[in-house]
Amino acid sequence: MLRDVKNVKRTQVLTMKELNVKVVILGAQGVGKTSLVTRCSSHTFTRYTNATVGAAFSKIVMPAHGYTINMQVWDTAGQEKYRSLAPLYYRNAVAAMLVFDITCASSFAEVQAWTRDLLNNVPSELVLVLLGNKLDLESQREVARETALNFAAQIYAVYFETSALTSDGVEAAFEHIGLVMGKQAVEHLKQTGRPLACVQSTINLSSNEYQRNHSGNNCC
Ligand SMILES: Nc1nc2c(ncn2[C@@H]2O[C@H](COP(=O)(O)OP(=O)(O)OP(=O)(O)O)[C@@H](O)[C@H]2O)c(=O)[nH]1
Repeated sequence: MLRDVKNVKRTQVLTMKELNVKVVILGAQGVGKTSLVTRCSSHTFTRYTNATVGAAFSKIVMPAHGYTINMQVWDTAGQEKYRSLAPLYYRNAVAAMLVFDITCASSFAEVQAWTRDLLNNVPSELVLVLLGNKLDLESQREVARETALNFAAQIYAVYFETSALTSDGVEAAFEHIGLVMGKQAVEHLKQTGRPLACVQSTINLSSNEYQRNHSGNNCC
């Protein structure tokens, strides 16, 4: 009996497949990019945040389609003065989260500009997710859901409305990326007989690193 248990454990270790994926988060200042990552990784929300300087790195781990997806998340600064740095962070990214604030029309215009820059600099197979954040402030909405859905359709993105405050939609958005990547890995293995190469990015280990173990629910 004991031997059987040991064998099962060994099999699980041997069949554990890992996929490192680089995810970049872009959008105007104050739309809630950092808050979304913090909500997903540590289930907390802070009203008073500091503006991101350059970019911040976090790690989010989740299971998907038999893989352990290690998301290397680069949360970029929204301030205009850091905009020229963004290409440094989206190089080699396999997915991008494009964030605007549903209560701020100018942030929607800005996310479209960020998207144009991104798409001019990265391969077209990038997984795109458009996030309309601050859904808890529905009464102050300036960007109609339809308008956002139309833009998402134009760029082949999936649209989520989220609230980092209440956590609505946040896990689903990160989970979507994990599921797409896991599915791609499964299909690649089926078609080629070879595992999908991990997408590695340079990780600054001195920066914040959050990791959730996957004994909890399926996401983040
Ligand atoms: N009501 C509400 N406030 C939010 C939400 N998400 C973020 N905020 C607030 O919006 C402000 C800015 O949030 P950040 O997460 O720092 O925004 P950011 O996009 O990372 O900003 P930069 O680092 O300057 O690019 C903070 O006061 C947050 O508490 C949300 O979903 N609802």
